[in-house]
Amino acid sequence: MGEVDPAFILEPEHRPRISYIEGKGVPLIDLSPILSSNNVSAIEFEGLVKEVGDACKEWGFFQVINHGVPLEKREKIDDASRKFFEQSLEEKRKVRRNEKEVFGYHDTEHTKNVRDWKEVFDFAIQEPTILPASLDPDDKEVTECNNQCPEYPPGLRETCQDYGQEMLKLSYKLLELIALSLGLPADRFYGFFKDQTSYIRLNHYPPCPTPELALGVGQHKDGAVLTILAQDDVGGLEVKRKTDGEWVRVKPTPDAYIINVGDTMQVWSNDSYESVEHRVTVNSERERFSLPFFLHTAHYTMVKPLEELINEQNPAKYRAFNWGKFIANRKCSNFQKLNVENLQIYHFKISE
Ligand SMILES: O=C(O)CCC(=O)C(=O)O
Ligand SMILES: [Fe+2]
Repeated sequence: MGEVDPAFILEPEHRPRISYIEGKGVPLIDLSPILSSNNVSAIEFEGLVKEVGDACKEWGFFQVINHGVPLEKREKIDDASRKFFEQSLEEKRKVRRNEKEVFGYHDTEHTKNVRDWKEVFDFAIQEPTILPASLDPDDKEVTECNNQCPEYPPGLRETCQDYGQEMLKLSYKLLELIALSLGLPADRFYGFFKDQTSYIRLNHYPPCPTPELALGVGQHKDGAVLTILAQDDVGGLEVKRKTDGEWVRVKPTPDAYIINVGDTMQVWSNDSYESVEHRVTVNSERERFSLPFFLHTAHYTMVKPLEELINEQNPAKYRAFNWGKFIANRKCSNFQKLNVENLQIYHFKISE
């Protein structure tokens, strides 16, 4: 990645500023009231539900501490990720993603048709993961996708599986809090995750000689229900603040996870909660590692506003869409430079 290929260069209006605003305001939420060993008062619990609801509404992003994920599990996957990316390109490309194998290594990802300054390794939570065979909305055929596992570092598969289980446990806790904050039963979202298409991504952002012209990940929204992200101490994640549209940096906080509302949750909540744009800046000195977990429903889920949240005064703002076809469409545009805009939830918006 030494030389700057024009495919990485952003249009001037999308280039990052070299100075940045530190994340004043991205809420930091202490989840200790729901750690199983704690006795929590009703007031404390209601306070936490409100805090989560307010963060989803006002920011679409928050950080959590005292989340119950053992630090050793995070350190273990972080270490495995560093070892994997340290290898030669030739080794890494042995587990390369392609049109058939959708999980694995990838070093030419595009966000909104500009190449990202990063390399990734994707690992599915469910094996096999069932996905649509094609983008064609009328084609009902599906394919079984498995993980590709590198020889090195040994045990990467088990490390990822183990970490994945921790991510699911934290997801369910967060989904309960979010459901309650929307006035729904705590278990309202549970039914969506049989046959889920969730995955863990290992991200590596090498130092970039021209950080003012390129991005590690261009500005985008996650399609997920939720994303749970671990970032290292380098920093670079920026969130578009809802109040004024400024790009604000999410300050690295030791052992915290960054949570963001994805497009699926935005649609389910009928726009009460919003999936917010974010991006990753790179720098010329230090490489950066991050570990997002994308919580996704089954491919056959028809994503639409929840019945309980719509009525005559507040009608559905979206038409139902098929999750599998939506994600397949996104993945396809991440693969190569296309001359069309990639699929977004507003394409399913019902005009008012
Ligand atoms: O690396 C990060 O901090 C965020 C990455 C991200 O937004 C993504 O992979 O969707
Ligand atoms: Fe993202």
